[in-house]
Amino acid sequence: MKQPLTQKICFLGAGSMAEAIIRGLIDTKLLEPIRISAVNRSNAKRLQELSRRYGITIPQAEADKDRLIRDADIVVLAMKPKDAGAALASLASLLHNEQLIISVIAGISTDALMKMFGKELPIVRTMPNTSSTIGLGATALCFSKQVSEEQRRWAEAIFASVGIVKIVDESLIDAVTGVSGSGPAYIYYVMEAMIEGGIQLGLTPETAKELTVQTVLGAARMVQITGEDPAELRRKVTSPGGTTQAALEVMASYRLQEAIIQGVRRSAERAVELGQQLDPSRDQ
Ligand SMILES: NC(=O)C1=CN([C@@H]2O[C@H](COP(=O)(O)OP(=O)(O)OC[C@H]3O[C@@H](n4cnc5c(N)ncnc54)[C@H](O)[C@@H]3O)[C@@H](O)[C@H]2O)C=CC1
Ligand SMILES: O=C(O)[C@@H]1CCC=N1
Repeated sequence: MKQPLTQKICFLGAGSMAEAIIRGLIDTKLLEPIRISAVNRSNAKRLQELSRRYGITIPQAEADKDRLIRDADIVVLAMKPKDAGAALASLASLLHNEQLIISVIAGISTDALMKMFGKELPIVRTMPNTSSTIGLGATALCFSKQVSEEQRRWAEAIFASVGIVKIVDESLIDAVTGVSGSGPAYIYYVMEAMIEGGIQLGLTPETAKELTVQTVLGAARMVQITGEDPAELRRKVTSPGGTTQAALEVMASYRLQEAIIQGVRRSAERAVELGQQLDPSRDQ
């Protein structure tokens, strides 16, 4: 097991991504719940739910909120891009350069974050995904030049505890968003369709779901364990003139692969748009 971290970490924004990471950190024992806190703009009920579920610290009063942020060694920005502008401006006075800032926000560059804070801080920009909840996340990281070696190790340890980590150049983070940040939703979308197809053919919803889940799990593990390309594994399923070929021909006629490629590209493009909407330098 990895050495547990002793730093204090505060999540700003207590939504699905924050919960996925919090749960992963606790389940893998990388951080004790007592070292984890979460604050939200509103919705005290949501914070209480997280506190009950994971034993993490939440503010009891408005003043606590500022203290939790100021005292944290690591501050994770986990609000929606549309809320980031207002949130980050009000945060600036609480943050100091001994803290590591980790952003999971899609589209917002480290430069834009620094402009919003009005100061240079060590920032790790990340693109995780919700599979971090069960330790199967896929996260890309990039670092601003202010991030120390030790802080890099903290960030890598946090995301390695909830899945795989890839270090990429910041120019590629939006591409990662298109592939693995939004990616789980594409797979769920395909699964929904497989289940529906099974139901239309008379399977019960439960049986269609169980068969679909095991099929997706098995297919992903086959790629991982055999090391073979998905295209090669697909060929092995596809007997000439058989059922799979017939199915794939119909899917190709609907241009399924092209639709997915264009979806990946659009997600990355949308990340850029979200960042541009918030980049303070655009007003100059
Ligand atoms: N959900 C996902 O699969 C992924 C999300 N992300 C990024 O994670 C971020 C959060 O996404 P979700 O968790 O899905 O959103 P969400 O809507 O579930 O959670 C966002 C939370 O931020 C809170 N919030 C809003 N303004 C705030 C403020 N001023 N101070 C503190 N908290 C504030 C909201 O109350 C809400 O609880 C987004 O920036 C998104 O781009 C990144 C990778 C994957
Ligand atoms: O949909 C979104 O904007 C976020 C970023 C990646 C996954 N969810």
